[in-house]
Amino acid sequence: MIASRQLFGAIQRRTFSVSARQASKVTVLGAGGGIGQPLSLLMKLNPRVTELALYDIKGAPGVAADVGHINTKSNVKGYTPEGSGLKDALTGAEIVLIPAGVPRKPGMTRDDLFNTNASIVRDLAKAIADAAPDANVLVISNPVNSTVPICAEVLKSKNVYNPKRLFGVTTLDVVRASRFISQYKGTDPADENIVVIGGHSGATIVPLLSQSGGPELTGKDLDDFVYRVQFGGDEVVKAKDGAGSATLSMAMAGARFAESLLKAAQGQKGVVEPTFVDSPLYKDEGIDFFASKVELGPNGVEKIHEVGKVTDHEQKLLETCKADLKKNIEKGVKFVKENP
Ligand SMILES: NC(=O)c1ccc[n+]([C@@H]2O[C@H](COP(=O)([O-])OP(=O)(O)OC[C@H]3O[C@@H](n4cnc5c(N)ncnc54)[C@H](O)[C@@H]3O)[C@@H](O)[C@H]2O)c1
Ligand SMILES: O=C(O)C[C@H](O)C(=O)O
Repeated sequence: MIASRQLFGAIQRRTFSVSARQASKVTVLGAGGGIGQPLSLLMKLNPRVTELALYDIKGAPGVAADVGHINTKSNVKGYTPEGSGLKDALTGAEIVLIPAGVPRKPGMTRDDLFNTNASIVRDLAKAIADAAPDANVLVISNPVNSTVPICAEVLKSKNVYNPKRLFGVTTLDVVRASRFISQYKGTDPADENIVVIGGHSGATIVPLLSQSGGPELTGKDLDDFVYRVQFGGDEVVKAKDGAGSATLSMAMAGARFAESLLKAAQGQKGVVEPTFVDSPLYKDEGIDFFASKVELGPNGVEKIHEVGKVTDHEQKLLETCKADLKKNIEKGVKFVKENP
């Protein structure tokens, strides 16, 4: 037992020293915001990151100066829209995280953010196409079901679209699902790995409890669990009472997804995260993007897993999801076509 722990420690140290030798620039667009600040902090704490570029239309230099005093090796720089700020922040980036845009207030749906956030994400995607066409782009800005297709359309229009490198970050749904189920079952959430598929808003969020390998919930318990995962964001919006939506849990989720990509880029095999990507799973039904388990690798998406066996109840949730998702995706595509 002790020998195997020592061996594991040695492997960890070796893995760490190998990965720490590689250069990984991470850029955060919207770094001055509620998500951007703690996300920047978490990326500064990640030893795989060698350079951290923090951009916002306001406040990024301050966040960079603050985070930059933390005694980890990465260099941190803040950028403003002045001059070539956005271009410089993006040039050479391996990962671009986008939490730029407005959050919900009570009574709003994520789709209500479309009018403001669509053009913010479109313009940032244009800058990415020009300055960092090979980067992995991680879209956090809502409505994710539409902002990811917006990014894809912009990248396509500039002939640099790589579907393997564009991700809608749905990790918070997975994080919530494992936390909520652990509260029902009295377990450690670290041991709960719930697959969540579909998209990232209300009924498009479909947790597949039947694939979690534990005892199933039924009846009202199951309905309550599914509702809580689908509308967990609303809980936070309501509790913040006009001051925004989830920021801290989202920063953790975004940092987890970025870490998974970095691990995979640095050679670790078997890194799997549910994420909203250009997916073949329901293309024949006109749904070009879908979140399912995705294996990550040095080229981004390595393998998109099938949805697998689901219960009748989950199949019904999936049908509702697909109908909403299709409309959300079409709305994003149409926006770029009409407002290039
Ligand atoms: N994917 C998810 O699971 C998830 C979870 C939580 C929040 N969100 C979304 O993330 C977004 C950000 O939320 P927040 O709470 O951090 O909001 P926030 O208002 O606190 O921060 C947004 C930041 O974006 C900046 N910004 C605006 N336009 C910009 C531009 N053109 N370029 C660069 N920066 C720009 C703002 O200056 C601000 O600092 C929202 O759309 C929210 O709905 C997504
Ligand atoms: O709920 C929101 O508007 C923010 C985010 O999408 C979330 O799930 O917390």
